[in-house]
Amino acid sequence: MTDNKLLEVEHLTMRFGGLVAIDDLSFTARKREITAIIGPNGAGKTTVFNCLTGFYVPTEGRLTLNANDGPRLLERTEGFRISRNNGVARTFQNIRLFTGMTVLENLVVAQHNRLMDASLFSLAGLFNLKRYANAEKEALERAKFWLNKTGLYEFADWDAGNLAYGNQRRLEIARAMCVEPSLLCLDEPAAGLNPRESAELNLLLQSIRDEQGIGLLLIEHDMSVVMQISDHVIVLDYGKKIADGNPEAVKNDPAVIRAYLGEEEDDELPPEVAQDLHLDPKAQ
Ligand SMILES: Nc1ncnc2c1ncn2[C@@H]1O[C@H](COP(=O)(O)OP(=O)(O)OP(=O)(O)O)[C@@H](O)[C@H]1O
Repeated sequence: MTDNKLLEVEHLTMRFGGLVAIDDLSFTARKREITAIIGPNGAGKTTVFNCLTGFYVPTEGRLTLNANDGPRLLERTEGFRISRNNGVARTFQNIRLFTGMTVLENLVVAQHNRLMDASLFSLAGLFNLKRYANAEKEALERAKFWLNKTGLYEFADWDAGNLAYGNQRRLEIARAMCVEPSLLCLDEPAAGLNPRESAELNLLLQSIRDEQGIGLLLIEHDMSVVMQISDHVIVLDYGKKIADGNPEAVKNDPAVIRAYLGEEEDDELPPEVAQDLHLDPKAQ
């Protein structure tokens, strides 16, 4: 394991009134690694993402992103600045695209901040053709790169809302990558995908890790995705971390098996979870 720590979460706690959604959570995510956060429904996975990306201000704790130009404390950054200034991008559990815009437009709009910087936030800047035109050209090149990478080039002029579901999922990833993040947070990217699409997603995420050199943080219920592509798995249950390690160690951890099984002795693991955890469902 390398020491290239990208994200350090220390003692993160998030309370909603009397409900403790995240309870004193600490973990590290590294560059060039895929870190998965798994756990039963309501374990607090999305709340972690919401704290990292500025949707929620944590009740307690420190979230340090070691950006190229030094450490940034995310919990002290205004929500809307987190993606713009700190290089954290995310996708959503329920796809959120600009459905009335074309696929290409979705990717260019994602680069709005960079284009506005090039315009110097003024009409004069906008018409200072060279600077703005160069930025626009780069934005289009970047969009084309990610269209190719995600297999969406032939759909560039389609309205995003008309894409098949699996392609919409890939467009969300392409859009997030167009902001050139250092940390990409993916909330259930395999949800609703068929096995072929899921296998393609695995290859895409691995190539982003290997070729772009960024860190990926993944929430996923599909254990075949988690176990095949994660370098590091964190397991939450009722807001607490119950396991943290490589996929092999985590899937054999009795606390993890118990969390998925529940307390009732008669409960059975869903067959696909049992299979991925390499358990005999009949033995449960
Ligand atoms: N804005 C909120 N207000 C009140 N409670 C909330 C809020 N957001 C989340 N919670 C609660 O916090 C707990 C954790 O929710 P969260 O959505 O983070 O879980 P999750 O692990 O992502 O679940 P799932 O796998 O079902 O998406 C749940 O009990 C949820 O009801």
